[in-house]
Amino acid sequence: MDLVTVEQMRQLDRITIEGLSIPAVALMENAGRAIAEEVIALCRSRHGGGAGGEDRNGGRAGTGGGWADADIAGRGGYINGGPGAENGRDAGTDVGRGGEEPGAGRGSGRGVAAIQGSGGPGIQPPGFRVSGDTALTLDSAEAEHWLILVGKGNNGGDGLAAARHLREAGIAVTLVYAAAPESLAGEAALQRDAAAAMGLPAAIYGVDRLDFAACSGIVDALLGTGSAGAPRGAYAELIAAANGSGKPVVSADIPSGLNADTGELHEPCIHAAVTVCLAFLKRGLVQYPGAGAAGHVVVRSIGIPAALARKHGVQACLLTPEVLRTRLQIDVSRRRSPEGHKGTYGHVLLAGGSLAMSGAGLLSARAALRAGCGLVTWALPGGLLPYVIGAAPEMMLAAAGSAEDGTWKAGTAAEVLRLGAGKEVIAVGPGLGRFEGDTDWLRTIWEGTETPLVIDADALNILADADYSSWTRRGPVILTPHPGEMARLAGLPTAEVQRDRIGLALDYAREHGVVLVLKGAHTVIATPEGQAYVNVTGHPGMGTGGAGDVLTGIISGLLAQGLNAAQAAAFGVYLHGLAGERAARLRHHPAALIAGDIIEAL
Ligand SMILES: NC(=O)C1=CN([C@@H]2O[C@H](COP(=O)(O)OP(=O)(O)OC[C@H]3O[C@@H](n4cnc5c(N)ncnc54)[C@H](OP(=O)(O)O)[C@@H]3O)[C@@H](O)[C@H]2O)[C@@H](O)CC1
Ligand SMILES: [K+]
Repeated sequence: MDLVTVEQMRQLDRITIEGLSIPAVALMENAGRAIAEEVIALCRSRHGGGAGGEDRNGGRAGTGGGWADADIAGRGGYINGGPGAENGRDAGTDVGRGGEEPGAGRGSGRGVAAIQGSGGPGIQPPGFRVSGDTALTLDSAEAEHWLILVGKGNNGGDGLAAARHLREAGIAVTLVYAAAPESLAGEAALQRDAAAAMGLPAAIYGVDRLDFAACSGIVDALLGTGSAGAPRGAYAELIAAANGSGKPVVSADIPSGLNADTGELHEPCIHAAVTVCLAFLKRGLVQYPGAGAAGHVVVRSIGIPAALARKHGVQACLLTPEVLRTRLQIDVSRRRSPEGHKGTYGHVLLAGGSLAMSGAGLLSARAALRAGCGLVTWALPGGLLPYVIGAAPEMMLAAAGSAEDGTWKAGTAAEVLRLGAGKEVIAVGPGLGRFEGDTDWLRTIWEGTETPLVIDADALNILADADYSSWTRRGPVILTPHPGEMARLAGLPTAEVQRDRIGLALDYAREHGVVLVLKGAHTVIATPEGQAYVNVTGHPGMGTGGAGDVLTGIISGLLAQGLNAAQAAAFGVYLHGLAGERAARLRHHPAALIAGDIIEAL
């Protein structure tokens, strides 16, 4: 699933309309229909089923209590069996629906039943089947009354098209114009006229009285990708009223008030139960806090060919099983050769661990083994060695220097290089600590080997303090910073790092020629070639000491098995999140999870 910026979305719109001659109003019609279908799906879930007795969306929207704030339809496969499933969210039911198969199969059987019921089985010609447009029907339509908040741009036009479809489904709607209806132009004006011709009731904000308390739901079609800055005037007041109403809000394209590129929330910003994202997933919908304001995000196709995105340079996508298999060309089944032996699956050298943080090294080493590499050697200060013997009998230990105090010393770099010779990966950092001469120590390793490096924890802080852009490097590097470490690396405040994680990760990876794993909610993996992947496995319970060390171990273990740096980083992050979900299920609550559980769930 591609992730676009507003600028890219505009370009793809233009190419579709001008290059393919698909009329803009046709796209808007499709958008309106998609929004209406999602409103109806939400109504069905609230009424406990509905058309055809089928409730594919049971409990998914605005039900609260889910472990993950954002839930993106179509992320696919076994990820959806995650923690949210236990809270009544749809586990796996939306797979492939977003964009690719809009409405497919929803309510199936209703039309058939109606025809058969009217004639009786004896009269029905054998084999004759007919079904209606069940996606746009609702058994309990009379119980619904939706307010459609209409802005004066094309987002408003989408809302007007949706309103017509909802009315057709028997749902009462009232249009609420944020600006004078005469101010609408182009396709949005056509939709305004069609709605008026159908006799849809309309109110103008500031002129007519509105009763948010009396409605059953709200469509937010105030501002889309054309919005700039914080919502003003009537827009701001309508957003505040919608949020304050306690009614479920279905947003058209993006929640109004969201920065669609960065995920920043302006004041005010809609808090949606469902966001019906049109054509392509906008970056701001997967980046926090925007991901939290968007609710359940459903990406719906509106007639813009999906292939246009990559053809025209879209360089970010969601990390789904399909992306892992196809774009990243990873064998996600992790098949092992029947003739394989421990030498087949690679050897990781881990340099890390110190007196106060020996556990970090241990977690990394064990995670690398569980990720499937053949061998792990853990290099650590000699004084610590007697204390960790037997902690994980599967790994080998090597003393890097003879320091009795259990801390690293600058003179051990040559020993690390010697131990790293012939290994597939050198992972540096978990539990390392800082020590005198650590800059030269890391530089010696950085420049002294072509073996892929995974750099984490204090090794990142060493990099941040050095001007490492002048260091020469002849092999792949993966950096795995959390936002604080990233801030130090980039010389920015942490808030600035979090403001646009995808944008920053892309820039940094390209500029420094590294694979960057920017950890945190929805970890971003960016490559030096300018591709970004956003991971959505995992949950907030994984914010626990040692979880990052486990990730470093998993990525290293995958690298050792022959994956390239981008593959290992992306697959490692994905598996780490998945294992975290599984571990939380086993523990019955995410808060109970500790880092070692993630290793055991791999
Ligand atoms: N193009 C296509 O083919 C398709 C587009 N589609 C849909 O169109 C959406 C993009 O539409 P868009 O470009 O018309 O912009 P949109 O977000 O509706 O708002 C712009 C209006 O809002 C106003 N305004 C701006 N900022 C403001 C603020 N802070 N506070 C208050 N007002 C503000 C601004 O007015 P101005 O300030 O310029 O007077 C302007 O009139 C997109 O998200 C998708 O839903 C789909 O139908 C598929 C086909
Ligand atoms: K909107």
